[in-house]
Amino acid sequence: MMVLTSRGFLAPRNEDATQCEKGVTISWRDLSVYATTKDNRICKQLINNVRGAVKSGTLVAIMGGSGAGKSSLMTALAYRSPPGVIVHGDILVQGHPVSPSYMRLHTGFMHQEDLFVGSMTVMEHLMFMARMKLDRRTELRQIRIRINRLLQEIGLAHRSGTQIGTSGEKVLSGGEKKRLAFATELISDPKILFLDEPTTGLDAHSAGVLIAHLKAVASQGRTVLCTIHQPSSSIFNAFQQIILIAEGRIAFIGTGVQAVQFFASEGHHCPPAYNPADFLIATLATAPRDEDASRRNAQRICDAFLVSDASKENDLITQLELHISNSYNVRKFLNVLTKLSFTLRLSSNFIFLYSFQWTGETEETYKFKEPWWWTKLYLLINRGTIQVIRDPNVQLLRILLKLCLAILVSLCFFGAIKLDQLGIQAVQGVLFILVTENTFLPMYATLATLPQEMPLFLREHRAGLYTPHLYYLARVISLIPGLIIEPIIFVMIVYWVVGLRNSIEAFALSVIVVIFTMNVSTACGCFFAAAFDSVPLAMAYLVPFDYILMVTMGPFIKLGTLPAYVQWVKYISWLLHSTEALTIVQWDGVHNISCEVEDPELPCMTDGSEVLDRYDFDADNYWTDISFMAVSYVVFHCMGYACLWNRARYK
Ligand SMILES: Nc1ncnc2c1ncn2[C@@H]1O[C@H](COP(=O)(O)OP(=O)(O)OP(=O)(O)O)[C@@H](O)[C@H]1O
Repeated sequence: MMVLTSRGFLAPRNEDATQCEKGVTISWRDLSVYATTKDNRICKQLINNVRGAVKSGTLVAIMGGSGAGKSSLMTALAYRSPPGVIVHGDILVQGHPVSPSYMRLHTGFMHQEDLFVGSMTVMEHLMFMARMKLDRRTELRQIRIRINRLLQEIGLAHRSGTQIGTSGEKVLSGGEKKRLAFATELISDPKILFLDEPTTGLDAHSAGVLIAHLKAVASQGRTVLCTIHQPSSSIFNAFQQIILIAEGRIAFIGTGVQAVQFFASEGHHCPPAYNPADFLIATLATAPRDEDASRRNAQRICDAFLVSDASKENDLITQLELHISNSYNVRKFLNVLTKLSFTLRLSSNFIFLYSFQWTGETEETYKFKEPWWWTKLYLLINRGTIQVIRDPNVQLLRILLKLCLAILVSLCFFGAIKLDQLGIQAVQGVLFILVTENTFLPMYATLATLPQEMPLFLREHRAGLYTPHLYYLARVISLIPGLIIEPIIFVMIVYWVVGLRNSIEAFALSVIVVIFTMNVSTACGCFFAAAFDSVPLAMAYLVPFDYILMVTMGPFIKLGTLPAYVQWVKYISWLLHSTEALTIVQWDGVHNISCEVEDPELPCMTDGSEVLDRYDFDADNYWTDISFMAVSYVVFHCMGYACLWNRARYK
């Protein structure tokens, strides 16, 4: 019989598949979590040598006062502790020690803040996530069926075509976004689901709806753990198990009713008609005016729990899991032995040779297969393109701005281009605008977009969805169409309205230069955006860098007269190379430039080569300039990628 496995691939029903359907028990022993300083020294113990277990099909609330260690415990169990946090101890699933990659593959983790690409629709988002997360052998038809079923289950079927919206726009409500985040984690059918404060920011009704969904998911056999802040009585009662944390220690594990009874046995009686959740948290919380006494009280409760029946019950579950795991391993080994068929073969010349042959189907046959890298790249490019096309700030406004600027520039220089001395000045003015307009605007626009996406990138990268190089490559590719269309529009208007050199070849060569200029500028923006944590910091370095590039781009100072200590700038300045290439296109081979005033005292350039000489430009350098810009483009992107990779490693 065929079943849909946890990662979407159809596999024959076998023991593992059945186990997955049933869900898994997670247990932990001697678990400690430490925060470290930048030089890797332990600075704080966040979780102090705790143990516990949660059986499959259970909805669990991790509760405690603020700073008690709820998130630290949950992220440690999920193998998703942030960098700089060290976890010691055993985390077991079905009694087996598990690896981070196992946890990444078989568990879902819903973060407290929702991060989405707001311009995508609910369906597009789930499709993206499903294709990123599911086995590559899963058919698109199966994915669609799964998404539609999921949307029905979480009550978002009628919103499937709606754009998610960014934090500023209210397209999906807060509750709907939470449910979408929940569906995103459910899409890969995880065995264990971790949720960090899923009800925060929701009204009582939406919180109730979400918890009802969690309960339904747990009832299907999944293990669901969530940290929660001050749940209402009805939400508290929905949890089948609660884990109370105080000062990094476990104060209780069991049902809500058992917790209230245990606290009563320790002399803390919950008043009638009082929300038990509030009572339990308040009993363990540190009172601001009496910190020492309340800390001692919490420690006393934690100590009492260690020797309580509830604690022993938990230890029993862990022991049982270990036992089952060991016997499972023995059974598996015996299975292997029976499936080995030893074949004796008689060699013609020699004695008996024996060989053994594997006849059974291994688990590996049905091992999860990640989507191909090119599928991931395609999905990322597609998402990037949707962002670019649908984000009016990025696309429409920029094109409109470009059109307005092009018309403005054209009006200013209209009729000024003539083959005389004033005409030379006007041409160089237009070229200056062609270069700078296609440098600074795209560069600063890029500077703002990458930091905005950084939290989403870091989260998805840490969840194992894709690597930094795929993300960076996709980002670059999805920008390219805009970076070709925009300069073409700008040059087309300015070039013909102003009346630059009247030849198709000169126009085409100018367009090539401006396209390269804009792409190098964007690459430079990507590098600065990836190198610095914030836009203001990146600007602080970029602005002086731009000034140096601009001052040394040609029109302001003759390059040969540059002081020796800034001579090197010409080797990195694409503005200079862009200006040189455009100037060559306009003046190479031009003769008979007239002098308005017949005064031998006044300088007069009658030939294009003299114009080029004036700026120290070389008529043979056009393709050198283009090559230089192409190299700059690659170098800036390589540096940008290296910075992004570095941030992905340490953040
Ligand atoms: N990386 C870290 N470095 C230093 N201290 C940390 C680090 N992470 C957490 N802490 C501290 O450890 C304690 C527990 O943090 P944790 O986030 O687990 O608490 P919490 O119970 O989830 O709190 P809250 O409900 O307020 O989010 C807090 O005092 C917190 O300041």
